[in-house]
Amino acid sequence: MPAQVISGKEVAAQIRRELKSEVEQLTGKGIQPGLAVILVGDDPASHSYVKGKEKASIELGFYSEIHRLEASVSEENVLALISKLNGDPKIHGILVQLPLPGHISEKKVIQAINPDKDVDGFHPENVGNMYIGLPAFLPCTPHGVIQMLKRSDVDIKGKHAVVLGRSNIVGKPMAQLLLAEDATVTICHSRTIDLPAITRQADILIAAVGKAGMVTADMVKPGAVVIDVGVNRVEGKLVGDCQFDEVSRVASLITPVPGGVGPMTITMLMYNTVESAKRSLN
Ligand SMILES: Nc1nc(=O)c2c([nH]1)NC[C@@H]1CN(c3ccc(C(=O)N[C@@H](CCC(=O)O)C(=O)O)cc3)C=[N+]21
Repeated sequence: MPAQVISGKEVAAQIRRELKSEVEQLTGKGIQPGLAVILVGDDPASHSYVKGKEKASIELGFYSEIHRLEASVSEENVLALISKLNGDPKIHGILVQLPLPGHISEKKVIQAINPDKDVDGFHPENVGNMYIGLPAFLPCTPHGVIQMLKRSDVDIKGKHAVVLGRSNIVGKPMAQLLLAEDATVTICHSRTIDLPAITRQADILIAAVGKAGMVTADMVKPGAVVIDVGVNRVEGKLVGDCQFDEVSRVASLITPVPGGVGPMTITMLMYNTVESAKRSLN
């Protein structure tokens, strides 16, 4: 039997409905969640993601600001803008779209964001709090994956989850959030010896390497749940890290690309911004 496809679009729409009613309540109390996005340069993919974020903000009734800066902007000016947004009471969330041009330090920029407005969950304070299980803004992509699993009734507890990829924004926090759900977690990556032998042990396989179609059917245990986090552009088309057709003949559940994890990422950004606005009530 071919795998059932988990629609990220549908799960995202469900969460957005929940958020919308929270936004209405907050706005009624005089707090409209506000999100500021900073976009540096003219990378077409980044512009397209930022458009998606703007669309979702408007749909949910947020106050939204997009700051489009030229690729040649100085680091000092970006830091000054962040400092201004840190002090702006209309703004509950600040997101600096990555990657940044080479002359601007991502580390400095991320650390300049007030951790209470760091809705990406990239600031070391949020990363550290997430790691030890204290309240924190959770990074949007791995948090979105957890939400997809839970809302599709996937039992995580005690299962062997294998995370393929070890980036700071997906692989590492993904492993930590799965561990917090009582999974048994293995992280593997491009240097792992005999990768298929490891990925075949996965009850839940998270593909987050950023290599188009590298996960093939022989790497997947029959009946596994496969979450494809890949966003690769091949000849202008968006494709995931999995060979969808062959893997879906082996897996029990699978996420598509597009229409899988991507819409969840944006939704969890909205979720964090609402959380931040709620905190400002107290
Ligand atoms: N500070 C920062 N935070 C991010 O969260 C961040 C970032 N920088 N830089 C780039 C990556 C990538 N990312 C995506 C978000 C949504 C889709 C998405 O919605 N994709 C749609 C398709 C969109 C399309 O076709 O272009 C889908 O998969 O269905 C994809 C990718 C967020 N990122």
